[in-house]
Amino acid sequence: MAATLAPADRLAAPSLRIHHPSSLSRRLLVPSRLPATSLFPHRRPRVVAMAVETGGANSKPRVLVAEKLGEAGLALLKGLADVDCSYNLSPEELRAKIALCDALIVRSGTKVGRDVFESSGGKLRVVGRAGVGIDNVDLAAATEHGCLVVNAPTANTVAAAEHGIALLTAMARNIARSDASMKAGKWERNKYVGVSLVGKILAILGFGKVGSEVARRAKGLGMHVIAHDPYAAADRAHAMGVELVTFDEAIASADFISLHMPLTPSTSKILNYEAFAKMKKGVRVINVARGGVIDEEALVKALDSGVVAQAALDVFTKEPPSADSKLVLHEKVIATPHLGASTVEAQEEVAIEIAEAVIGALKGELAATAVNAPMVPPEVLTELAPFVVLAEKLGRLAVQLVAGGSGVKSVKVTYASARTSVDLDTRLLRAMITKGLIEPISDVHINLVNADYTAKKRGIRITEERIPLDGSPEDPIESIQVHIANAESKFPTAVSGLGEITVEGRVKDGIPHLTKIGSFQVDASMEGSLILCRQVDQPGMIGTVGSILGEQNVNVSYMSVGRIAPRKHAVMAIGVDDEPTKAALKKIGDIPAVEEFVFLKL
Ligand SMILES: NC(=O)C1=CN([C@@H]2O[C@H](COP(=O)(O)OP(=O)(O)OC[C@H]3O[C@@H](n4cnc5c(N)ncnc54)[C@H](O)[C@@H]3O)[C@@H](O)[C@H]2O)C=CC1
Ligand SMILES: O=C(O)C(=O)COP(=O)(O)O
Repeated sequence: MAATLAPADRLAAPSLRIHHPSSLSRRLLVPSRLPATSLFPHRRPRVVAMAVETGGANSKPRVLVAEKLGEAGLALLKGLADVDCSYNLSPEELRAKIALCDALIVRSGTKVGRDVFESSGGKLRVVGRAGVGIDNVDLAAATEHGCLVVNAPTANTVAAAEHGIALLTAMARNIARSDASMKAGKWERNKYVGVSLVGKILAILGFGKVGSEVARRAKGLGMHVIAHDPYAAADRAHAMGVELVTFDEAIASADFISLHMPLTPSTSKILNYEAFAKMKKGVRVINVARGGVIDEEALVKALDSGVVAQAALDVFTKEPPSADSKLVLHEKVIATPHLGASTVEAQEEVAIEIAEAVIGALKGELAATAVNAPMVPPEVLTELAPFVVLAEKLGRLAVQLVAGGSGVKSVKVTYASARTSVDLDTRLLRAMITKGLIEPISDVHINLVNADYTAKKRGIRITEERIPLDGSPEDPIESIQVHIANAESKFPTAVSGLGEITVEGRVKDGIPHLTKIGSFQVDASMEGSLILCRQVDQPGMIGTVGSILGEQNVNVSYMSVGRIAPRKHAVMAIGVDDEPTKAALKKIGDIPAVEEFVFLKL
């Protein structure tokens, strides 16, 4: 019978292998003894691989630092990359430069929109936000382009909280205006009478890292602190002596309101006309979050009407605000130019935090501060490492078996495991199966960032289910099965009774093995390439196929035969180190007893 060959040209590219230095203990690596595949953004895989494997001068990645970054961070970056510090770039200049860069580091002053990712032509692999708020980065566009976004979520928390408290106290005691008045030669003691803080109600909107640090400090000033945050844990607030209340309760009872939530579609203009109308007359507002969480026009009106007695603002909808901004010029407003994170200490810390995250990402590691990709703890990654390799190979193998039908539209992954779904994080495995399924048939590089997005965009629905096993074996997973529904196979034996192309694999001694194909049990180590034959179960088959390969100088690494019943049909899996010629493959396919035949690259 005629041999059915996989389209060799499309399947030729092997998975990228990065040999990581084993000393990077803090990092989330696949242990180096394992055949690690690249888990992380590698739209230019060659650059990552060469940088890590050879450290060659010419292969250094290029990092564009578009806003001022602390020296310690720059020094770290320079150890790995060519660093281009170009500040105050226009959008056009940024777009022009980005096509040459593997990574971009920004603070809040650079808009990293879709246009930037599009202009990068796929080269940009990581955007580092040297700070917390990522509202200036188009995350959807980054994800679509497989570009990882990392931030520095903790290094400036205290600085932002301290700035919030500085604004609160400076506003209450008219520090800025009275200082300006003195510098103008005046002595206006009656004009700048302030208000006391002790016993006053401070409502914190957004009880996250900065919000809770502000709360802690405000309590030290004798204020009564309440907070609104729909996602905050009540017991954490309770432990700090902070009462969590509804939004309306918070704004209606507060003497001071301090904003600490991120700018998102649901927090945009959260303080608007309607909200100001519910506030206690004479309330004071502090904003070190983002300008966009306040409707600035409504705030000006509320200041004019006296509903808001004073506002202290570090952030603005448009930065810098226009020179004639009514808000900035308002006599009841004190303003600072987005200085929340700007302390010497915080900037050094932020620079180190972001440099480490960007370097790790450039080396293909999983990032602990990823914003648009799942964070997989190191211990989980270490445990799953061999299954990560298995998952990609099963996906790669399954897709090569597809011949037609509705193509790859509906994929089910089944994990046989004694773990409960809570204890088995399969996101990484799903991403690797997706990588295996899609990369051989397209020019898209899949990573943990864009796996789900790319599958969805290509109309592939991937569902997961678990076969619960008894006991608590050492391995987190006994087997993984990949089923492709409604697809015809070029190796019909791979289609199970349910009409799905089915392959199953297990990890044995750290090596991925193919253990089932359709309904046939096999045992084939998943390395190199694989020839699958279905033949009449008769003596001499192994020898016949073996000698054809031997004639061609193709080294056979293993052979495994599974059969339904003696003298009926058998499936033979032959592992080969080298790719047989087309003539050799045809010879195997032409053996009269061979009923089905396929050559697969793993
Ligand atoms: N002015 C400056 O220089 C700085 C400004 N920031 C801003 O502060 C924000 C907060 O920073 P972190 O505390 O580090 O972030 P975080 O993520 O620890 O806290 C944000 C909190 O806001 C809450 N939240 C989300 N939606 C909310 C809503 N609708 N109502 C009430 N709460 C809501 C979240 O549940 C979370 O607890 C950042 O997103 C950033 O925009 C941060 C650092 C410096
Ligand atoms: O970290 C944040 O969210 C900030 O707002 C700090 O911004 P910056 O890095 O000072 O431009």
